[in-house]
Order: sequence, then structure tokens, then C-alpha cells
Amino acid sequence: MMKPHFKQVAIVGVGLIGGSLGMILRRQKLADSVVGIGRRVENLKTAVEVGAIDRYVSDPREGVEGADFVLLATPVDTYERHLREWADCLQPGAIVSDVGSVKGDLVTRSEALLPPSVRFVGAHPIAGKEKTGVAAGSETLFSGARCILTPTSKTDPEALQTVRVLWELAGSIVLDMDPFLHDKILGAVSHLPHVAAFALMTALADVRDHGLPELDLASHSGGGLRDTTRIAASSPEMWRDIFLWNRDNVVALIETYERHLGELKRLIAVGDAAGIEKQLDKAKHEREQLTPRAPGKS
Ligand SMILES: NC(=O)c1ccc[n+]([C@@H]2O[C@H](COP(=O)([O-])OP(=O)(O)OC[C@H]3O[C@@H](n4cnc5c(N)ncnc54)[C@H](O)[C@@H]3O)[C@@H](O)[C@H]2O)c1
Ligand SMILES: O=C(O)C(=O)C[C@]1(C(=O)O)C=C[C@@H](O)C=C1
Repeated sequence: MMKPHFKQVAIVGVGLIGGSLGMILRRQKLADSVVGIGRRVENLKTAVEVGAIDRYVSDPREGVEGADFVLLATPVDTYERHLREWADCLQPGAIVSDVGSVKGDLVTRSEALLPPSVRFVGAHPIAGKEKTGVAAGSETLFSGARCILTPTSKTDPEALQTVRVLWELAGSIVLDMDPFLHDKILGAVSHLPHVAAFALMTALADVRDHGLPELDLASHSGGGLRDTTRIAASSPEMWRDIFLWNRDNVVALIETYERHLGELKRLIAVGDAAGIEKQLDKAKHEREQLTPRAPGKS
């Protein structure tokens, strides 16, 4: 495995994920310099302090101009605006990659917005947490986790290999997948669970606010509520974009989920003990097939 070496890496959105990859690039000396591009100077200063970037620029065009590797690590709906702002000043042969939780149309749109001489490689590390911002980042965030690359017929094989090795150096287990299949699968294992967690928290707030003021979610709950809803504390901005960019899959998955909720509701309402147990047995069996990951890995 040949270690990649970049002259200049530009990270657009130096948050939890972009910042963590920046720490890895710097620690492993995979780039002469790592430049941050972002919205808030305060955050970019923190990114320098925690070792995620060497410096930051206020003009994104200046940051990507000299870069041979550009990483998009902002909420996915911002990609188009970013690419339109600076795609024309990318150098020929530069690699543009991302970490977005959605692929499908997002990959097609991103490829279309780049000059033909620039090489796009879609990537999605399946690791993260409910916290946002570079201060929550770490060099070990991706180790032992999967990272899905989503090559298309337009993907340059050499660029794909460079991005593959980069994620392997981050400690990830890298696999390739069609971008649209990615969205069906991640819709199921990641996006629907987030829908369920968000809706569960708003449902409980509704119960408290409309008829049960004594309900104190923090002090009356045990591990059950905390285990099922940790991810409801995730970034609303990021998840809004994920749901909308994977809209058709997410809506279809919610409908399936509603069917199962409806069936469980019906079984409980009619007092069908055997029916309830059968549904829970199936759920328990499926849950037990989820092999545990090392602590801190998602
Ligand atoms: N959090 C996770 O678990 C996780 C896991 C894998 C992939 N992702 C993907 O990674 C990307 C970043 O998520 P994150 O968890 O690092 O979030 P984050 O909020 O920690 O970081 C996002 C960064 O982008 C910046 N940003 C937001 N909008 C911007 C804009 N318009 N212009 C410039 N900068 C902007 C924010 O200020 C922040 O620094 C998202 O696309 C998300 O889908 C997240
Ligand atoms: O562990 C968490 O908090 C996560 O939500 C991480 C998680 C997920 O597993 O769904 C969230 C979004 C990503 O795109 C990848 C990973």
C-alpha cells in the first residue's frame, strides 16, 4: 500500500468528521499543509488548536486553488453551492472527495459540477457520533469502522485507489458500493433509526406538554430511553439535509416502519399476547445478530 502524499489538502467544513480526518492527515504527515475552509473563524481557530488543520483561509477559492486534494465535509445540501463557488479554480488532476451520509444523486450532481480534469470520489465513513464540531473529533474516530466508497463510470481508478488508501490509513475497512444502493442500505441502517429517535423524543415531549406535566424525561428515565434516543441529539442541520437528499428511500422506509408500529399497536390493543411475543421474538433475534463494535465506534 503506497502512502499518498498531498501538497495541499483543503477541508471544507472542519467539523467532527472533516476535523478528524484533518488530524489523521497531519499526524501521519500525509500532506505538506492542511487548509481549513469554513463559516466561523472561532471554529477554525479551534481546529488549528486541536491539530486538525495547519491554517485557515477566509476566501474558499484561495484555499482550493493550490490543493491537490479537497474534502467536502459540510452538510450535504451545501455541496452544490460550494462547488459552484470554487470548482473553476481547482487545478487539473485534483481529487475532490467527500464524507456525506448520502450518495446517489449527490454524487452525480457533484461530478457534473466539476471540470472534466478534476477527479471526484464519493466516500462515506460509517462512524460518527451525536456531537458536532471539531472539538469532538479524534484521530481514532474511524478506526475499525467501515468506509464506503461509491465509484461511478466516471471515477478515475487512480483517484479511487488514493482515497481507498487514505481511509485505510485512517484505520477503516473500506468497501465499494453503487451510490444508489448505498442510499437504500444506509437509509435502512442509519437514516430510519434517526427518524425513529427524533420522533420518539418529540412524542415524549408532546406527552409531557399535553397532559402529563409531572413527566420529567431526565430524572424518570433509565437506560431504555437513553439507549434508544442517543442519536436524537445529533445535528438537526445535518439530518435535515440527509432526509431530504434521500427522500424517496426514507419515506418508503418510514412507511414500512409505520406498518410494524401499527401491527404492534393492533396486537397490544386487542390483547394478542402470542402475537406480541412473536413480533418481539423476531426483533430480539435480529438485534442479537448485530455484532458489538469496540466502544466509541458506530
Ligand atoms: N456525524 C456523523 O455521525 C457523520 C458520520 C459520517 C458522515 N457524516 C457527514 O459528514 C458531514 C459533516 O458532518 P459532521 O458530523 O462533521 O458535522 P459538524 O457540524 O461537526 O461539521 C460540519 C462543519 O461544516 C460547517 N458548515 C456547515 N455549513 C457550512 C457552510 N454552508 N459553509 C461552510 N461550512 C459549513 C460547520 O460550521 C461545521 O464546521 C455531513 O455531510 C454528514 O452527513 C457525519
Ligand atoms: O453513532 C452515531 O451517533 C451515528 O449516528 C453515526 C452514523 C450512524 O451510524 O448512523 C450517522 C451518520 C453517518 O452517516 C454514519 C454513522
